[in-house]
Order: sequence, then structure tokens, then C-alpha cells
Amino acid sequence: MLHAGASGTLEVRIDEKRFRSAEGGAVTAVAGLDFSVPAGDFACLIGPSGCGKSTTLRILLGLDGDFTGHVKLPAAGARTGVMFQEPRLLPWRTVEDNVRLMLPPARRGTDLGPLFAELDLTEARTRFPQELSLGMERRVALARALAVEPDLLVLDEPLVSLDDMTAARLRRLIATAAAVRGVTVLMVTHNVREALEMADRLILLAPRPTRVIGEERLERPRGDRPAVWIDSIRADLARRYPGTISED
Ligand SMILES: Nc1ncnc2c1ncn2[C@@H]1O[C@H](COP(=O)(O)OP(=O)(O)OP(=O)(O)O)[C@@H](O)[C@H]1O
Repeated sequence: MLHAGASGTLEVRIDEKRFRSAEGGAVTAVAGLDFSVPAGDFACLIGPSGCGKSTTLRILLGLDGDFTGHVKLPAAGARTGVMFQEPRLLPWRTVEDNVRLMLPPARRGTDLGPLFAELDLTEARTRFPQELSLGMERRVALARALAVEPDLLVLDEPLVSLDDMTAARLRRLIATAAAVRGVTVLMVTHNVREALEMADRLILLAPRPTRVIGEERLERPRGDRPAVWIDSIRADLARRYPGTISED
């Protein structure tokens, strides 16, 4: 069943997030980071390695409460679907069970056939994670994130380490699933071309301690973004945000 989509804006303000370093000192990972994502928008967080992207996601997912600032989800009681880089499937459960277990008890009997069909997983329902390729595991992880009918979909590098064809297929599945549901998406990626193909807005981050250094709204419709356009926007961004986006 398709969900009507998010009802409000995601607001994230992290005044400060510190970790204790191995030497016992303090490492400030995030300082003065502030962004919002309007309902139904597909936003990509782009920043240099180690700047604090995963830390930011952990905070907004409620997995780390040790920070100063404020996070407002799109709606009271908003459902969040999450897809990490590692699929994190239970190896002793079938694909179907891995997805079904995400559902609240009252919805465990839901017909998941349409969702499996949408992600081309019908044949894989009875298989176990170790029988799957990485691309299929990621599709199962996407199914798990979508099964909860999320208001907010959070994706942490969902396409990394996939070959070009598999990545392109998953990219299309994610973009289509997000569009038909009208769900708000926040995706972390290192791959600027990928972001330029999928996103409505880019949120550019500074090196650690991270904060927002720029936001770019992509007006050109998804699906009408040829490689030549992507390359020229990428080159322009690399000129304007040299510490965040490399030239090549
Ligand atoms: N538990 C921790 N203890 C100490 N330092 C940490 C901890 N977690 C993260 N850090 C530090 O905080 C900074 C931000 O880490 P984070 O994983 O959020 O970066 P990232 O942007 O997601 O990195 P990458 O792009 O490599 O995935 C890094 O310098 C990291 O070493």
C-alpha cells in the first residue's frame, strides 16, 4: 500500500556533538550544523570523509542523544525507514522474515507481495541472506525500510561498493519508490554524480567539525538530467566547494 507521504518538514540543528578521543581529549565532530528538508523532498548530504555525516544521521535517528541541539521529525509519531551501507540482515531468517519482522505486530500479516514485486524480489522471498548478492541484499534492506510505510527515509551510502549496473538499477528503484510514495528522503553519499541524478536538493558539508556550507536546489526534473548536465554542475560545485567536492 502506498503511503500518502510526509506531512511536515524535517528540521535538524546540532549545535555541538563531541566525542572522547582515544587519548582522553575531546573531538568535536559537529558544530553549528543546521538544515531542514521540506516534506516530500529528496535531499543528499555531501561531505568529505570523516566530517560527521554518519554522526548526524545517528543523532537524527535518535541513536545518539548525547549532543546539544534539536531534531524535529516530519510529523509527530513519524515513521522512519533506514537503510545502512551494511544491509544488516538476520542470517538465520529468510528474506521475507527479515522484512516482515520490521512491521509492528498488528501489521505482521500484511501482504508484502506488491513490495517484493516492486523491488524484483518475488523469487528471493524464501531465500536466506547468504544466498544473495550484495545488490540483492541491498534491495532487501530497501524493502525493509519501505515496509514500515515511512514518512522519512534515511539512506547511508546505499549504493557504495556496487558495480555500475547494479548501482544504476538500485538508484532507479530508490528514486521511483521515493517518488511514488512522496516520502521525504535524506541520503548520505560520497558520489556527487549519484546525488545530482537523484536529489531535489544537495546539502554541502564542511570538513570536521561539520556544518552546512551550502545548499543547492536542483530545479531540473529527475529523469531529464543527461550526463553532460551532471558533469557541468559537478564541475561548478567543485569550483565553489573545493574542500568538499574534488575536481575529478
Ligand atoms: N564513537 C566515536 N568515538 C570517537 N570519535 C568518533 C566516534 N564516532 C565518530 N568519531 C569521529 O567523529 C568524526 C565524524 O565521524 P563520522 O563517522 O560521523 O564521519 P563520516 O562523515 O560519516 O565519515 P565517512 O565519510 O568516512 O563515513 C570522525 O573524525 C570520527 O573519527
